[in-house]
Amino acid sequence: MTSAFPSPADAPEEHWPAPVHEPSVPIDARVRVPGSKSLTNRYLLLAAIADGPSELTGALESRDSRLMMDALEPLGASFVHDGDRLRVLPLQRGPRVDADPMDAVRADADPVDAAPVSADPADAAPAGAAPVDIDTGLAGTVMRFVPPLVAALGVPARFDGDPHARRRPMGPVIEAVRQLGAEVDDEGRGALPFAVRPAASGSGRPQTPGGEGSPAPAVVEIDASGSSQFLSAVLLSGCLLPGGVRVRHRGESVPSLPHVRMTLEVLAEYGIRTEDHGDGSWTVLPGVPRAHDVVVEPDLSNAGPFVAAAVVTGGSVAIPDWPESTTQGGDHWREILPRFGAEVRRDGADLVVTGDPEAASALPGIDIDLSEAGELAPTVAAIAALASGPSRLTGIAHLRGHETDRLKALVTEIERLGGAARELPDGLEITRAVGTGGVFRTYDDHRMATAAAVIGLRVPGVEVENIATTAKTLPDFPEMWTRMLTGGGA
Ligand SMILES: O=C(O)C1=C[C@@H](OP(=O)(O)O)[C@@H](O)[C@H](O)C1
Ligand SMILES: C=C(OP(=O)(O)O)C(=O)O
Repeated sequence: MTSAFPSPADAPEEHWPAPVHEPSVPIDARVRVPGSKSLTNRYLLLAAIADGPSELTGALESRDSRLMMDALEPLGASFVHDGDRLRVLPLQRGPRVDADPMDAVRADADPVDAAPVSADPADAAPAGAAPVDIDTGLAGTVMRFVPPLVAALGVPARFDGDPHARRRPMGPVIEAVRQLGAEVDDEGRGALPFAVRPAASGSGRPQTPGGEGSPAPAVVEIDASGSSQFLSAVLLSGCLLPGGVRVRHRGESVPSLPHVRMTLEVLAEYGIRTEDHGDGSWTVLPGVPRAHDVVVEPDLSNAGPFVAAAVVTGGSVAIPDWPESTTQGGDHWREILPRFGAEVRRDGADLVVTGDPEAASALPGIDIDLSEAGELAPTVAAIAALASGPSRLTGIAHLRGHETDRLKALVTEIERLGGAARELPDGLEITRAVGTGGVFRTYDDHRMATAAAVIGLRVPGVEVENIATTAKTLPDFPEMWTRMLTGGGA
């Protein structure tokens, strides 16, 4: 299916001239950011295997969420947009290839058509069914979350993605799928592309001990030090296995732990019981997710460049509907930004970030461990690259496996603009601020593009390569940025 959202193949030849902030016009904006990518793609997956139809309000509409829907559709789920509401019709038993979207509308009128999915993978695709082809784009949530799902459902599938997707680490997901009983043909690469062939009896089907009592949970042991998504992937589909699953992490520490907590919390919202054993292992009990309507929180990581704009220009940016409590790593902005001298306060449901206009041209550098929220690092690096003191960002070695090698990319581009930076074993250090314009390469990484926009506010002549890459999670970024600068409201 062709997507409305650009892929690297559609990258524009022209660069985007990053708008420079005019000091006589202080930024004073209220910016409504779209739904969280991480929450949207978890909700989409669980709603697709739930026991009935449901509705997501405020779900993200971007390339990553489109890719997730495109992956779930050939498994039998369907999605119908209605304004900012998205109706999800869960998958039936077995894939519904070429499903007519109107089926969803008809099913809405007749609940009989929306039969609940079986928790027994043996009820899924018939043996010998043709594999479905799944394009993961550059979406970590799609390339990691969907392979264990097809294994649990017993649906053969082939996975591939953008050119850079083939360089993102996938070994632990492949290992997990194998431990669930499916075959994975990756020609030894430990990376995309690969094919998942569930066992003939219904892959991922754990043995029942002695044939009595409840089936034992499947046991998966993987090294998740490269990405928290490896754990979330196993946890999300684990409820479909007859005995559930117990997943154990072995290795160095797991990055982005709030995202694992997010997975457990979202599973709980769907009535799936989980247990955090507190020793790097988690259990998901078997069950069918309970369909229910949800309102998706705004994406707090994507709020980053906008609140950063307030900090580096000494302006004020309010983000509506900032959750009171959340598992999103982006909530860390509330602690990070004051360290750059900004004031962060709540005003009703808004989070308001105000920079100090006197101090904006002499921001302090910071030393920060970003292991809990690595996806904020490019934006933090952009602020740090405008600061007058040195900064160290640590706990983020795994960023080398993100959309691009972000540590290398940030160092290269900061230096291209006249700054001084170097890679550390687990992060980066910025020792001299950027000062000259030029082309900022983005390597098909949405967060490199938005980081460049932040730098461009203060450095004239920054030309951002492939701004369209922001469509991964924030398709309207250039328009939103201009609106923020021209005083446009939410
Ligand atoms: O589960 C998720 O939705 C995510 C987990 C994190 O991945 P890593 O653990 O690889 O950092 C995060 O950086 C990514 O943007 C989204
Ligand atoms: C790391 C990121 O994405 P992904 O979900 O593709 O891993 C990100 O958005 O910063």
